[in-house]
Amino acid sequence: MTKIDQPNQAPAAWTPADNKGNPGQGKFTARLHQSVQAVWAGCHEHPFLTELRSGSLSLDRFAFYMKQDYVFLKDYVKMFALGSLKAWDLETMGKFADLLQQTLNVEMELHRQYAEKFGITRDELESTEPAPVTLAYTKYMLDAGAQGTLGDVVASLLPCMWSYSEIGSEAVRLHPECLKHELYREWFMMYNSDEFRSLADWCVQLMDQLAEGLPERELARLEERFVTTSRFEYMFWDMAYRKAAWDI
Ligand SMILES: Cc1ncc(C[n+]2csc(CCO)c2C)c(N)n1
Repeated sequence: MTKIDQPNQAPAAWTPADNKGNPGQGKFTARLHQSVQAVWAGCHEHPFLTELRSGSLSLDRFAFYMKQDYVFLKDYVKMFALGSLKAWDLETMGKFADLLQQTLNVEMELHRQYAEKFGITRDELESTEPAPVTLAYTKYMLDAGAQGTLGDVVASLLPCMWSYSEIGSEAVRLHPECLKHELYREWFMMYNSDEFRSLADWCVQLMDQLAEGLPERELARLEERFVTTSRFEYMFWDMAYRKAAWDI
């Protein structure tokens, strides 16, 4: 069938994002979700996460993850500062400022307390050197944000929020045994919380608002940001499983 013979396709009917982290159909975030389907499926099925869910993940692998995640968070919160800097309206500026304060002063303290349960001291966390994947991920993201618009900031930080929300809620829904491990259950509870889900939903909706009316060239750039940080999310799991530090 030639192109001209094809019936006009009605645009997908718009449906709002639900509160389970699913984008509305016909929205830019539906396109984004589609473009990383294989990458996110790879994350869900990576041995780091399958073993974390079953409780068989070794503590040294999880400790490596916790230490790298702390280094990651130190740079990730700067994306919220960039969000506040690049936003044009007070509401969005305020929301990013709140996120920065909450993550930096509350969540990172929770991270330090949680790490102590694995025998990781505060000094050890503070002196952790970023491994190659952590460094590449955070520096890519900060560069994309610094060079770009608020759309670039949000597209780059979104996989972190959205994929973790999906990982947390799917784990508890499909593998409730993940809540049995005395130490790992806290991790699943955190990422399956309503609070975390609504944060991810807010980011998804902001991405859709920012994408509205943009030319395809810009949408393609935002999609590339989103796909790249999604690939880094996969690599982060893989790095932690292999405990991949510098070789030399
Ligand atoms: C590699 C990596 N990617 C995503 C997250 C999840 N995460 C980190 S900060 C933040 C927002 C504020 O809570 C979220 C969702 C993580 N911890 N580590």
